[in-house]
Amino acid sequence: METAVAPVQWVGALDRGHLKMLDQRLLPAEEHWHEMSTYAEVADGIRDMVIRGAPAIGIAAAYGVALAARVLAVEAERDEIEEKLEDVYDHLSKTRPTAVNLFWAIERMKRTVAESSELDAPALVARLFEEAEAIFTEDRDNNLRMGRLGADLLPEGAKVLTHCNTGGLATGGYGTALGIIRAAHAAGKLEHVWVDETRPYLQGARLTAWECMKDEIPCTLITDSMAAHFMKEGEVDAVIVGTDRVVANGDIANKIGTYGLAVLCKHHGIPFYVAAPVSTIDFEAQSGDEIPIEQRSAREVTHIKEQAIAPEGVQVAHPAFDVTPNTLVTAIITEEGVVEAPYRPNLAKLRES
Ligand SMILES: CSC[C@@H](O)[C@@H](O)C(=O)COP(=O)(O)O
Repeated sequence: METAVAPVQWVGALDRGHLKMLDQRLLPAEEHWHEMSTYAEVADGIRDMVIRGAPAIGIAAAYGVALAARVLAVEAERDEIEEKLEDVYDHLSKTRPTAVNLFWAIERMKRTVAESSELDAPALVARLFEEAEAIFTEDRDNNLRMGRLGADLLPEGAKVLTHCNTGGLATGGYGTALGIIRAAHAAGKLEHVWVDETRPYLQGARLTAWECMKDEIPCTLITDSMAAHFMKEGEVDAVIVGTDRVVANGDIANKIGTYGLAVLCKHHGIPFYVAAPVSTIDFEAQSGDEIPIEQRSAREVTHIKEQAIAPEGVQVAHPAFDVTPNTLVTAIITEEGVVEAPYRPNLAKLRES
């Protein structure tokens, strides 16, 4: 199966339409499409986790820039639009700090504006929507390519563990790590997928389990603390995760708990694969120490929905991501090929390609 739910939809004509995002805060209980017609609404949607997952955040931000230009074009001339868009880039950039796709997509939209100096205001708006659409569809194509490359690495009858949600919901519509799992399933190679991230945000439980069940991929939900047990029992052949940022030396940031899984893989001799489109590689940052780690609210740890699960007033830490050092990464699967150590020179080749 090559289709999976895509988290963003454009509805209607360019001059009157609006963007819809599947509200991931409500899944799996409710499939509600959240409508937006301004960049500020898109920024709120990213900040509040209506949409999440590194590539999906980038796609949403690109549409946010196009929506802003559409509103500005009602009154402003082209040069004025270009100037006013600076505030829009800034606003969207401040929504979430860790996923580099956000900044990559904003830069790409900025470049598109700069390279379209001959266009008048309405033509510029159309060009920006076209670019946002290209970012969206390219991401999906890249996922399909990563899926095929990643599935080739797995043994027949593979039992795979994945963390957080990296599927259609988190991307342009197929998935990074979950795309590889989808491709392995389609090729008849996958026996089973262990799904985790059950705390603090439950993306495995709420989102990955939902996607797997929709596509009839055989899966078992486990809590994060069960991973070591199933590895020891010989029930895990590979761990595949996505990432919010790969840096030049091959360190990777992903949902909190990923680092622990990589350490467990090392102990048990299990390959630890990372799936990342090239848009998730930050070639400027030299090591994982330079990755900004988002600190999220205490309430997401002390509460599940509205239910308190901890004493009121308890001190809480909530880093949303952790960094896995390159020494624990077996390979990084990109749409351009499978990259292995030494990561610095091998990743640099992708920048040149
Ligand atoms: C789809 S790429 C992988 C990541 O974006 C994913 O694993 C992840 O950590 C998402 O975090 P989130 O906080 O849900 O945006």
